[in-house]
Amino acid sequence: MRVIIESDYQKLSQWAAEHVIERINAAKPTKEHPFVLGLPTGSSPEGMYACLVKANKEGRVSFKNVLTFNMDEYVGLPESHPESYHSFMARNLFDHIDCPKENIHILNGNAENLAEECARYEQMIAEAGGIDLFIGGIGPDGHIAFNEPYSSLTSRTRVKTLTTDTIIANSRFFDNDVNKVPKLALTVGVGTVMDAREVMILVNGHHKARAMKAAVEGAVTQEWTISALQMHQHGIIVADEPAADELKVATYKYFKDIEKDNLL
Ligand SMILES: N[C@@H]1[C@@H](O)[C@H](O)[C@@H](COP(=O)(O)O)O[C@@H]1O
Repeated sequence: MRVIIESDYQKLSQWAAEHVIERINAAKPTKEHPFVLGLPTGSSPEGMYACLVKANKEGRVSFKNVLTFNMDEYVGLPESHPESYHSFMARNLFDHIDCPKENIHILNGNAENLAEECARYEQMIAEAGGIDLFIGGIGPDGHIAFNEPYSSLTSRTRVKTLTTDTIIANSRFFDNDVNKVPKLALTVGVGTVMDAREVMILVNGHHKARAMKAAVEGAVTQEWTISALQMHQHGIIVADEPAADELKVATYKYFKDIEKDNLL
């Protein structure tokens, strides 16, 4: 696992965006062989999305031959609701870049048959040839997408009940009213994310420091679903300094040292 510790959120966002740009451009995607990107919502990726929009406008990267698959969506929230992940993605990324609409995939949390919708999503990812780069964030309890603590580390796309912790954390987007937060979500599984050829996780802020410690120094455990990243061949965590607050000095120094001249 690579752990990149940047001084602040802006630098973290720039590092992550440059990595995405580099990967897309290196792949030289075409209509026949598109680049497949897994995408998150939440406050963590907002800065990266802003950098990607800017780079797209400057002509440094094109999303014309990029297929996207979002991680998750609330169940029962209208797509037009400002806090649906459909709205979030349009507002923060898709309305501002050259990614064709038909290339964008987001789970339908209003599907009549939710289990079928999840199976269909897995099938579409497989038909796209799998995901080249899956980007994610984590909750303070170390959940990835909506794979709450004790989710199977081999789980696939499915319906999940949100924990009270997550409902409280996400109530900030719903007038701080926990009753307005949907109780269910559709989410890719930990296994779905880990099947990607590369996984990049963004972690910022002191409130994520315990999750970061569990992810990097802890054992692989369903208690912290992000810890599954330790089993991935190409996992990267991009963090800011406050997120590294709980790391041992030796761990912190190790990653700072090994990344200082990284030529990869
Ligand atoms: N389902 C999303 C996760 O994908 C996201 O990583 C997490 C953290 O959000 P934030 O980045 O706002 O801290 O929030 C939600 O639970």
